[in-house]
Formats: sequence, C-alpha cells, structure tokens
Amino acid sequence: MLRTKVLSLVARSGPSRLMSTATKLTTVEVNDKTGIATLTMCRAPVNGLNLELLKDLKTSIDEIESNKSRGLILTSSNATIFSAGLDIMEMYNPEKERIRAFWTQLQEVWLSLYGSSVPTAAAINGHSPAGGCLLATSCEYRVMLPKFTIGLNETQLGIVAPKWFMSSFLSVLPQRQAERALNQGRMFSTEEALQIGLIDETATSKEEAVEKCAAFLGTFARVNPLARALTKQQFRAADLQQLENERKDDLEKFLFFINQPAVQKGLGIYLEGLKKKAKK
Ligand SMILES: CCCCCCCCCC/C=C\CC(=O)SCCNC(=O)CCNC(=O)[C@H](O)C(C)(C)COP(=O)(O)OP(=O)(O)OC[C@H]1O[C@@H](n2cnc3c(N)ncnc32)[C@H](O)[C@@H]1OP(=O)(O)O
Repeated sequence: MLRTKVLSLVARSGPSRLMSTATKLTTVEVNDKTGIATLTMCRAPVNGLNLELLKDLKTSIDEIESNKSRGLILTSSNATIFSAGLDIMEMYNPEKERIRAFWTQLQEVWLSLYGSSVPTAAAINGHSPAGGCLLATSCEYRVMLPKFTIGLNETQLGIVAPKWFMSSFLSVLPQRQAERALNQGRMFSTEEALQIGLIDETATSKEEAVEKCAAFLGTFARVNPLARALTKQQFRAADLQQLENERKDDLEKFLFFINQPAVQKGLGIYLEGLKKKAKK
C-alpha cells in the first residue's frame, strides 16, 4: 500500500485542512483556526478494529503528534457506531502471522493514544463496546450522544480484557466501579455512563460533541504545552511502562488464550449471534 509519512494537503473545506497519509480507513482534518485535529474512523460497516484500521489509526495519531496539533478529537464517520471494538474476524480461526501483527498493532495504537503528548478527546457518536471503549477511555475527555452504549463487555464474550485495557478504564473510573463493570462485562447507556463518570458530557449531535471536545481542548490554550505534556506523561507513565516492559509476554498470553478451543468456540457462537441479529 502506498503510504508516506510526509503530511500532504489533499483538500480544503472552510477553515479546515484535510490531511492524509494516503490511508483509507481514517481521515485527519485540522481546523486552521484552533489547530485541533479531528481523527475520524471510517471503516464500514461498524469500525471494527482490524489490522488495517489499526495501522491507519497509528499513522494518523503519529501524524497529529508530529504536526504539533493543539489537540486530537477522535470520532467516527458512522452515524450510530463509534467503534464495534476489535474485529472479531481477526481473532476467530486466526492466521498465525496476521494475528501477531494485529495484536502488536493494537498495542502500538494504545501506547500512542494513551501516551500522546497532544491533549485528546473522544466525540463518541455511536455505540462503543470493548475496543471502542478502550479508544475512548484512552483519551482525556469524552462527550457522547444519547441512546448509545459504552463499556468493556469482554467477559460477556468469554474473553478477558488485558491489564492495559484496565489501565485506561481505571484512569476514568474508581477501582471499585471499574472492577465490578469489567467482571460483569457491563455496557452502560449514555445516561448511566454520565452518571458513573465514564463520560464527561453528553451532546445532541456529532457537531455539538466535537464542539464540546474542542472547548475542553481549548482549556489548555493558556497552559504551557511542555508543562502540560510532562504532567500528563507522569500520570500515565507507569501504565505505559508496564506494557512496554511486558509487550512480548502480553502478545504470547493473548495468542495462548485466543487459541484455546473453548475461546474459539465462544467467539464462533458470538459471531453467529451477531450475524443472525444483523439478518433480522
Ligand atoms: C489473562 C490475560 C489474557 C489476555 C487475553 C486477551 C483476550 C482478548 C482480549 C480482546 C479484547 C477486546 C475485545 C473486543 O473488542 S471484541 C469485540 C467486542 N465487540 C462487541 O461485542 C460488539 C459487537 N457488535 C455489536 O454489538 C453491534 O454490531 C453494534 C456495534 C452495537 C452495532 O449494531 P448494528 O445493529 O448497527 O450492526 P450489526 O447488524 O450488529 O452489525 C453489522 C455487521 O457488523 C458485524 N460486526 C459487528 N460487530 C463486529 C465485531 N466486533 N467484529 C466483527 N464483526 C462485527 C456484524 O456481524 C454484522 O455483519 P454482517 O453484516 O452480518 O456480515
């Protein structure tokens, strides 16, 4: 695939520039006035995080980081789904080399988003289960539209959220609530998420959500950027370092777990249920 790390200007609309690294599954639009970059996931039908979307996410995050944007807003081009989480097809009957690359890329995305020196916010304009919730909770602020759901539902699928998923969740929720929600595999409605503190605000449209995210990011306008970035880094350093130290181990654990016949069987049943539901 043709991909260059050099930032290129491919279109202009209003005060925003659409930047691209020739990726297809994400777009990055920078508001010329505010310097805030909006990173949009656009993999049909549900923004399932497969290897390619993860690669594009990583490229876009790096691009925003190196372009010294004033902030990053993560959102989706889908009107009802922020991200359906990991693409289960990547984990079901996996191909040996591809699943290694897939998990390694997910680690990369988390390290860059959770550890980003740029302030981050998520405009959650749709459902956000599992990996979708991981992305949202890796950001510093969340604004969500009503009538959607968010949460780490892994136990409902018979899988286990790794430690670093928990780190993001725990950076938002108190331990007692995080532990209970994870054990239950609980999905929260927008209203419940607001009440528990899993999201910070609600909005009635995607535009309003993006505006509220931009307003949050604007609160850093008068703060020294280096002091802010180093402060954020100190809060997150232990979590980031833990995964850095255990990356190989984490990959091997994932591969061992996912290849268990019982886990494969469970994923197969879950997928079948999703497909049946989609046909109705
Ligand atoms: C000790 C430590 C060991 C460590 C071990 C680690 C183990 C692994 C950890 C993995 C961590 C994270 C896991 C995940 O992220 S798993 C994914 C979880 N996601 C979900 O459960 C969401 C499932 N999807 C839905 O609930 C709904 O689709 C939706 C997102 C609410 C959207 O609903 P909708 O009605 O608008 O769309 P729907 O008709 O359901 O779907 C359209 C098509 O998309 C397919 N699809 C949906 N979600 C996924 C998915 N996550 N992966 C792949 N495919 C998905 C669905 O099947 C439909 O397909 P089709 O049109 O029938 O072909």
